[in-house]
Amino acid sequence: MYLKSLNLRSFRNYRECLVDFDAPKTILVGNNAQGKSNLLEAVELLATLKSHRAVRDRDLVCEGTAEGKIAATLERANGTVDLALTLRTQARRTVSLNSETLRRQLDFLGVLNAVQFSSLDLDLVRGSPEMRRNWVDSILTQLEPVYAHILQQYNQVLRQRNALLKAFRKESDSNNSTANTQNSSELALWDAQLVTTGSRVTRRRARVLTRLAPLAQTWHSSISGRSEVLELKYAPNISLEKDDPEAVQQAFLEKIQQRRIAEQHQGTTLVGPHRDEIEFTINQTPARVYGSQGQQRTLVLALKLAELKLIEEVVGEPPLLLLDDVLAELDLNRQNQLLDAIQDRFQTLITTTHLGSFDAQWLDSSQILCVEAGQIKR
Ligand SMILES: Nc1ncnc2c1ncn2[C@@H]1O[C@H](COP(=O)(O)OP(=O)(O)OP(=O)(O)O)[C@@H](O)[C@H]1O
Repeated sequence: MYLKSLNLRSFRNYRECLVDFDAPKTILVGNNAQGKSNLLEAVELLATLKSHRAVRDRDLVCEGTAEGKIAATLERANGTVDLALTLRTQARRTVSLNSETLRRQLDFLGVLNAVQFSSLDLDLVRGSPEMRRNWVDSILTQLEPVYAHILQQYNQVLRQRNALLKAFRKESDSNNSTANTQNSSELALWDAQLVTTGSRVTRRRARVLTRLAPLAQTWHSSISGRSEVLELKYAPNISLEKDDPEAVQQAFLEKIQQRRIAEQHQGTTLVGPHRDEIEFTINQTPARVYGSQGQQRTLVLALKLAELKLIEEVVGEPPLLLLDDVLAELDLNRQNQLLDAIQDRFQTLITTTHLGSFDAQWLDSSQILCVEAGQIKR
């Protein structure tokens, strides 16, 4: 797929800006805080309807304005699509495809696919398990947009069950036996919903990691000069012996029953995919604890390349690659591996504060745009 143009109106520090992309690689160069990452963030929003930097739409809309818009024209194998996302400070966002407003945001997902690689991703190995879960979830959302809905349902059930457990704890402290009995039967209903929605999440995460692991392993071996073996393992919070809905639900329910007293004592849900982990080991040693910075960078690079390949395999077209200030963090060998892997096949948008670290051949074949205070200059 190929992003032909991007139009930002009252988005972050852009008042009005139109960019035409005329090469497979675009380098956005500029000093700090000029709007380079904001531009990549706009593309990320079109791909996932999420930003890894902002939670609230009002932070995305240009200060002093009520509404911001990101619009793009994308060429896909089966034709050209116009995408638009309108963000509002006081109301819900809306999305449109080919100028037609969509009723369900879900239908917007999966049109533009992109892999984001920023310096924040370098924390994927050492950061919290939540980071790794978010990473897998964002891949799943692109591969199978309905996953966004599944995850949302699970999180809703989780919040409600947590509220109930909290209330349960308060009432059991006050020894109110009628309320306790009522709460128990209500809790059983939420257990069932947690199990149904949670099993969907668990099974999908397991499936995607099974496909991603060999790809990441191959890239990792190649980048490390075949000296290291990466293992990527899903460690779900509930036992998962086979990909069978009933077996997974049964295991989930059993674990809830085992942890019943602890959950009531702590007033929170202790069982479910919100407590999953994804483990990385290098030569059978946990990368998180023992990996050097260089090894961790190799690992994250391998994960990102695997992500590109998997999306390409499943979607049938190469996704975009967004490299946010990350090339400078990689040494020459890793940079070259990355550049060799993407060649001209994956349209790539790269931000940087200086062009010095780029290979001359790369510069020649790239479109270079200067970003200054929310404006783009050639
Ligand atoms: N909602 C907003 N309205 C107006 N300006 C904003 C808004 N959100 C962020 N900005 C401005 O955007 C700029 C940050 O841009 P961005 O994060 O793209 O930086 P950058 O060019 O990538 O630089 P760096 O190399 O530091 O990452 C800051 O000047 C910030 O004040």
